[in-house]
Amino acid sequence: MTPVILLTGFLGSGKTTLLQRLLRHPSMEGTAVLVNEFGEVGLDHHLLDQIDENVVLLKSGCICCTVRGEVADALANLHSMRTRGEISFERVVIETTGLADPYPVLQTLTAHPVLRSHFSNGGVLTTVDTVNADIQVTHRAEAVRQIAAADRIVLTKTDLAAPQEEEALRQRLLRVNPAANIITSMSSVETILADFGPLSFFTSSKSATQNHICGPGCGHDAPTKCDSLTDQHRHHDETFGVTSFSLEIEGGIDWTMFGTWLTLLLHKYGDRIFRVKGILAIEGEALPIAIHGVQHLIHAPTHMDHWPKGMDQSGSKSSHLIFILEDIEPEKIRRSFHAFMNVDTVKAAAR
Ligand SMILES: Nc1nc2c(ncn2[C@@H]2O[C@H](COP(=O)(O)OP(=O)(O)OP(=O)(O)O)[C@@H](O)[C@H]2O)c(=O)[nH]1
Repeated sequence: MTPVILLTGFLGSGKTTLLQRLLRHPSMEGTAVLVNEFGEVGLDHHLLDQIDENVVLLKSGCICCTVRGEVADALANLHSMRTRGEISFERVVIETTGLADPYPVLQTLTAHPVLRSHFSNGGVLTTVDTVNADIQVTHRAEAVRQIAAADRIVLTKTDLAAPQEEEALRQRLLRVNPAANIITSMSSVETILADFGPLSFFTSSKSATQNHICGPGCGHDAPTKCDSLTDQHRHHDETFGVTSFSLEIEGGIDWTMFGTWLTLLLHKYGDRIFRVKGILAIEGEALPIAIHGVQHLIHAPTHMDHWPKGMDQSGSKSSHLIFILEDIEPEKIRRSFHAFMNVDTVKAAAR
């Protein structure tokens, strides 16, 4: 499977600037990039060979393609060219337009009858303009969806913002998407790409606990400790009804029951579940299973070969689930989980 990294972010937030840096890095050799226009990326001086009207080979060993129409068609075209031996690549980066909703592209990767067998979600990288994001997030649903979809957020233009502005923005972004790992564009390319993928929240060196946002400016109380479902914590950003919350369940859970519950949940509420990610301790299994889904779709679960740091302390295993929801009361999901999975009573977490 060829991983596809989605590079998204609001208009002028620095996607192209970041893409140019990424493409210059040796570790990105062998990347095929999908953009709207060659010109936008300013690649002229990198151009090596025009393969066809929409595809050029770059000096860096990368391929650049323009998307005329559907992203799915552009990906299918790349795949066919590779099958015919005309080009080779080992990963794809798609730079969306600044007003794009990233979810349809993610769905294409999992739902398209042909593409789903050849391409996988390699993670969503979202650029956020530190100077302008507050107003964009307040007024533009696309900006919120781009942040909600992110596995990693790259704050740009931090050089133009005061440290307290940056900190306030970080808190706001984490209220929309507590699973996102936030770094600045000052970071090295190695840092930007380190452990990057749909589960980077769980697997990056920054553990879930470190990334947790309770603290000054959070505006929430500490999560309530419960008997079995130990930690249910939610964050709500007033904008566009986007809420995120997490569940931590002590001990192993029944995989079949969980699969049925999640299928039913997504069937009913998939349109409004932007993201679900989790690392699950399964009854009878020594190692965890990672799941991640986008709206109605659940990607194939992955058997992990180790427990992420800090999640298997002193042998007491627990499952972690994170949801990013639009206009759904988290309590509904918590109650349904509780009833279906037959776990002990849970107190609602204080907000
Ligand atoms: N000072 C500063 N300027 C930046 C930074 N990142 C990007 N810029 C500038 O912001 C402007 C927009 O950057 P682009 O990379 O074109 O942004 P984009 O998201 O690709 O823009 P669209 O494709 O129009 O949505 C350019 O003038 C960049 O030089 C940054 O970290 N600091």
